[in-house]
Amino acid sequence: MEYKIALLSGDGIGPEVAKQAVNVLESVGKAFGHTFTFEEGLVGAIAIDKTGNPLPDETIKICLRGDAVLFGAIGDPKYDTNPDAKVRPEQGLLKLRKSLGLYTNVRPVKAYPTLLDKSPLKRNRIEGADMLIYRELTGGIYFGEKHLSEDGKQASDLCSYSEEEISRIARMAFEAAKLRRKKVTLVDKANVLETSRLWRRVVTKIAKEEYPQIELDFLFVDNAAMQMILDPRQFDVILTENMFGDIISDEASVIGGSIGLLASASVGDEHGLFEPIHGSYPQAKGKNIANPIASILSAALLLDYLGLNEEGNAVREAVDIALANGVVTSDLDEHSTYGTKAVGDYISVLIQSAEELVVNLNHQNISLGQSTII
Ligand SMILES: NC(=O)c1ccc[n+]([C@@H]2O[C@H](COP(=O)([O-])OP(=O)(O)OC[C@H]3O[C@@H](n4cnc5c(N)ncnc54)[C@H](O)[C@@H]3O)[C@@H](O)[C@H]2O)c1
Ligand SMILES: CC(C)[C@H](C(=O)O)[C@@H](O)C(=O)O
Ligand SMILES: [Mg+2]
Repeated sequence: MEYKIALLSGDGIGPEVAKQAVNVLESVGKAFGHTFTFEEGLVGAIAIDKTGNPLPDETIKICLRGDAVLFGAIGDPKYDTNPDAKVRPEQGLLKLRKSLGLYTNVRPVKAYPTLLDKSPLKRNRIEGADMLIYRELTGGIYFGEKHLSEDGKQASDLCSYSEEEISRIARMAFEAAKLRRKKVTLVDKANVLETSRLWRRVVTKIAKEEYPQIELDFLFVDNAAMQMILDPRQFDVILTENMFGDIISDEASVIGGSIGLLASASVGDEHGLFEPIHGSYPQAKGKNIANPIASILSAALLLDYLGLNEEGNAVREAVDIALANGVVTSDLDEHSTYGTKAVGDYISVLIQSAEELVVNLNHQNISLGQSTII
């Protein structure tokens, strides 16, 4: 089969890590007899530099005509340090999520058996941790009305959610839990926020009426932040709103040992975008030190989204082998001599001999509406 991928590499380490994901997809193509073609689009700071717009219309068109979007990262220190900038790289990513209707962001988190001693958390607390974070992606405080008073002394960001925005991601989270350990934890701040109380009412009703076999429990986000590092094994599927999901998923990356391992799938009813959860890590730009695995595992989720589950599994299996053999960047091993490219090449070469890879069927299924992500 032939697949058209929109490639939005972005800023900082984005192009370096996305390149490794592209190489991996090309290896998958060779090993399994598919053709992946890539159409590149501008996004983020580089798009502002070249066009004045962090998400040019042409980029949206490229995404709309692709079968899926592979995204690197965006962001640049010249904007991070300037609160007065009116046009910002992040606006490009947020507008893209909204334009493509990507309301559900899935962030798989696990403790890799071969990396248990790489996490700053104690081995006996993280061993066996395996969760999916379902983060709402197109609503909440990120997208509410913003206001800055004329004298610049008062500002507000509105947090708003509708029943529909909550129920559509909630059903996806419950479907995912059905294929796993059958538990959903709703993370909110219902002791303070009206939006969180709406989340509780809507999610509780769906659980009772449609998913009686799934255990639903609740945690306030402050407690959830503590439980995440105190006892991460208690979590199966976490369901949460946009900003809480952003924060607890970076925290959760400590369990695996590095944020450079955490991939994500952003999906809606019609489109899918796949990106690492980390940012443009500007300090590492051009140094060949960034971990490419988050990007490569995002490509694996993209393969699942296209219905290529065996291919996705082959990528995950190759990543597991690289990790087990110590072929990792310096974020996971300070003495490592492997750079971004070497880790990517190692994984690509393994995939090209895919028939020798024992495809590990223990990888968990993640249900995403019509498609199944493993
Ligand atoms: N989806 C995105 O594109 C995205 C996500 C988060 C942040 N950002 C943007 O990125 C810029 C930098 O933000 P930040 O420093 O807060 O977050 P960041 O994720 O870029 O980096 C934070 C830290 O995580 C580690 N890290 C991140 N990616 C890594 C990788 N691949 N390999 C090894 N270590 C890695 C590094 O220690 C780094 O200092 C900002 O402009 C921010 O807005 C973009
Ligand atoms: C860059 C930023 C807009 C983005 C977010 O907050 O969603 C990032 O932190 C992420 O996690 O993808
Ligand atoms: Mg984030």
